[in-house]
Amino acid sequence: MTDDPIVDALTTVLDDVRDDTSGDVANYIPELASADADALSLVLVSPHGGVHAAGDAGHRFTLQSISKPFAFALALQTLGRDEVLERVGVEPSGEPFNAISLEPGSGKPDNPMINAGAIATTAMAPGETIEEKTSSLLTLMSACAGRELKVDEDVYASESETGERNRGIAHLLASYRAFDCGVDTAVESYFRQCSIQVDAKDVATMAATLAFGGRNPATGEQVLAPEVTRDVVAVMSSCGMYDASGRWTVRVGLPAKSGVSGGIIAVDPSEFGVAAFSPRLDRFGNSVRGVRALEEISRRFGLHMLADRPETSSPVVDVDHRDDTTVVRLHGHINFGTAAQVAHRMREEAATARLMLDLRDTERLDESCGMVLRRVAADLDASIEE
Ligand SMILES: NC(=O)CC[C@H](N)C(=O)O
Repeated sequence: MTDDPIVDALTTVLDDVRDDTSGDVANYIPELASADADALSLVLVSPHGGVHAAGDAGHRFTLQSISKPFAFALALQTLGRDEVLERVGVEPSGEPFNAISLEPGSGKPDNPMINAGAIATTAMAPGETIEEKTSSLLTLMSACAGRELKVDEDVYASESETGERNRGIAHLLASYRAFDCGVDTAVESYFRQCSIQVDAKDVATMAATLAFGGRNPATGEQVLAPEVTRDVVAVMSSCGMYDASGRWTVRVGLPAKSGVSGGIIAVDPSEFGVAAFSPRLDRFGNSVRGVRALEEISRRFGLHMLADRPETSSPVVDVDHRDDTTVVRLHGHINFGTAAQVAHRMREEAATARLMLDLRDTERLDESCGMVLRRVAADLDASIEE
């Protein structure tokens, strides 16, 4: 037991999956084969940047495909959505991460979360040379992690030496004029981006930056625009786990991204970012114990993004019956669901008294929800204090 109940909950999950030694460490990149197969960690970063770490959270590994959403984000932030989506799709491929997944005719990669699409988005990073592109990718990812990240040169050398398949994909992309830079610049920058060294705390903070609209909750820096972040998380939700993305959505239901070194990040928008690390992989290239741990967290805490989330707190903070007037005071964020609740309550109260709706304590009132409430108030002849 620690003095942090979240860490205790994460530790219990790790204890439950620890004995599962199924799967194999990736070895097609020779340097990855030397990973400590038993390393295991789970880290959650909460809204105020609190880091809740369980297991070997300081153990270093390389980003591998976890870098892909961030390279996509940089491309979107640099060129804008229209230009990026002209060159790379956002459709699940249903194929392995290293598939030669290019749309017939256009040569457009299916999505930026598999190698073909990622090489194309990496090529869009600002800069002309491998060094410049790597540096702009490192700057962005460091800002998301909240510390200065570096390339693991041994992993990079190993990837580059054995990267003929990715080079092949890059040549095919070039034949469709998918990027403005040379093949070498695109593919070597991609290898360097995959070889950025991190630990589970770094990637959990990167996930949290995506969870909080592009704002790193630990440093407070707005690293990515909210609309860029939303596009990235949207694509993660359908394509982040390669050809296991469908089953992941059914079983875990959080936008996520995995990498062959054994890391997985998952995002619960506005709630937290979480990362699991364990190097043994299943046949899809996803961490066996990482998938299990995140599945457990989602199940135990009821986090599936598509699950019915019963109303936890009412927006009605107070109903004051004064003489002939009833004042309904609201607080917090009024969204579609809560506006519907309020409208119902207003109709009930209006049956017995003149009604006044006090909105002065609401933190956020979505425009269309404000319109709904004003319409209901007009129908009931109620007054509004805003
Ligand atoms: N799925 C992955 O993590 C793949 C990344 C790896 N660098 C590759 O391109 O093969």
